[in-house]
Amino acid sequence: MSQTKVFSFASGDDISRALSEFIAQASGEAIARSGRFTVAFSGGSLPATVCRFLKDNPAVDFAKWHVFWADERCVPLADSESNFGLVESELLGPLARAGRAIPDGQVVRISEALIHNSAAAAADYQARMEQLFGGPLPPAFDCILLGIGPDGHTCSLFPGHPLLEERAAWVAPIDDSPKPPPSRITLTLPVVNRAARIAFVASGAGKRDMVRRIVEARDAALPAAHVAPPSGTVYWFLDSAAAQDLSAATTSRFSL
Ligand SMILES: O=C1O[C@H](COP(=O)(O)O)[C@@H](O)[C@H](O)[C@H]1O
Repeated sequence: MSQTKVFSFASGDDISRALSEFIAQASGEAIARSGRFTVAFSGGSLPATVCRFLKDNPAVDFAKWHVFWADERCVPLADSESNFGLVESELLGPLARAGRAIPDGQVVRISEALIHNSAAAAADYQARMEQLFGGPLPPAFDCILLGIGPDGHTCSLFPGHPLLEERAAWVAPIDDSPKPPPSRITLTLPVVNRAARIAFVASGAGKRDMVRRIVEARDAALPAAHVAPPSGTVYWFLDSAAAQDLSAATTSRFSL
């Protein structure tokens, strides 16, 4: 049975500080248990919020990290639409400049050679995931960091899209994303729902109705409401504007 914990913070800096502590703890526990930390990042507004303090957190052993993307746009890595590019500028670059780089072989980007063929890019991404995690079961990430769109999408899983029913592939192509760019690859629900920890990060009044419909109403029309790992925990890191429509009983004081 999946557990949910919802935290609301007064400011963006407070969310980022809490995420830095939360990820440091998740990373420390995973490394103590298995010698590595497997994490998947979303794009959009999330990397800046997550990495603001994380990149300088001395408690994190970044050399043991294996970094994947929850979804990626089929664009060149240097394109401003690239989700890799956001994590590169908010975390990977600053870490490298500080002499704490995540080894390049442990940063699993979309293959730039395959961006014009999303099916091949997804198959290649899944094969590289399989090299690390093995099979046949879907990988169980230590932590997946998810955003939500104003339509309730998460990863590149959009409302009403057939990919919500995908149960075989770990990574799937999408060529009709309603949010540009249309061509992307995305983790599927069987992978998302095997993670030990999932952290949703959402800020701003524009997301408050969505947050209420997902967290309290569990509105099945919204892809993010399908994130419910049977043996993992879903955490919500919200600012007060995004949490505004939630009842006081839903949120709890942040603690690790
Ligand atoms: O297109 C995408 O959008 C979502 C939400 O982005 P945000 O800017 O509203 O936070 C993001 O989680 C996803 O990774 C991205 O590809």
